[in-house]
Amino acid sequence: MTLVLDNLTIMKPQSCLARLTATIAAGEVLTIMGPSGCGKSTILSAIIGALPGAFTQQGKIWLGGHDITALPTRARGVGIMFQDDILFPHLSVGGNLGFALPRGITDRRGRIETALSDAGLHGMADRDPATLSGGQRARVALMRTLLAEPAALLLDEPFSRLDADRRTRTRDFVFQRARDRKLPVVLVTHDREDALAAGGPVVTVQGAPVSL
Ligand SMILES: Nc1ncnc2c1ncn2[C@@H]1O[C@H](COP(=O)(O)OP(=O)(O)OP(=O)(O)O)[C@@H](O)[C@H]1O
Repeated sequence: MTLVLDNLTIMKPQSCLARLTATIAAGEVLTIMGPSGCGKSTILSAIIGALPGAFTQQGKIWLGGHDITALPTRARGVGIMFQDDILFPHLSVGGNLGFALPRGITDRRGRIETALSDAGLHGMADRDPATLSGGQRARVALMRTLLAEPAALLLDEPFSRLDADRRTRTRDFVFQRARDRKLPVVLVTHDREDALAAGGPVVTVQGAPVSL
């Protein structure tokens, strides 16, 4: 599927925070960079349909040829992964993954085991998330996002807490899964290496307030 951001404009009262037009093909990663506070995370909030009340938006968001601009979050088919992706601490690793599975799916345990193996976490379903490394937690968080079967993937600095080695491996893992599933991806990062590894177009959001 292709994700299209058509003049997506985020506004604060009396001013424009950020404006973006982009077409992200299936399996492609669009990287958004820009100074702190310029509105990168807020753009992602708009794409998932969770724009904070302090902002308004204009423009359109299309996914797979459908206008999703006015749809509620759960109907958009957009998955998101954050820097501080919190796994539910009161659930096991498997419980965290099961939480994301759509209702009506049978063989839930099998799906969870397959996802864990795919992420190199075979046999860890019953582990407490607190006992995992940062890289392992990041991969569980990604599998949780993917198990919900999104049609597009948004990544908000998901690698920034990982050390260099884990960062590279986790990043490659995430991009490979996105390519396998032909998901359009929007990555927000401060890291030029992330942008290079993403291998797609890079846009810089300036965030300088512009009078409308
Ligand atoms: N819920 C909110 N209510 C009011 N203002 C907000 C809210 N969320 C963010 N902002 C403000 O909107 C601006 C953009 O924030 P945003 O988090 O999108 O920036 P960012 O580019 O992702 O920054 P960083 O790189 O530091 O994560 C900032 O000035 C921020 O303080």
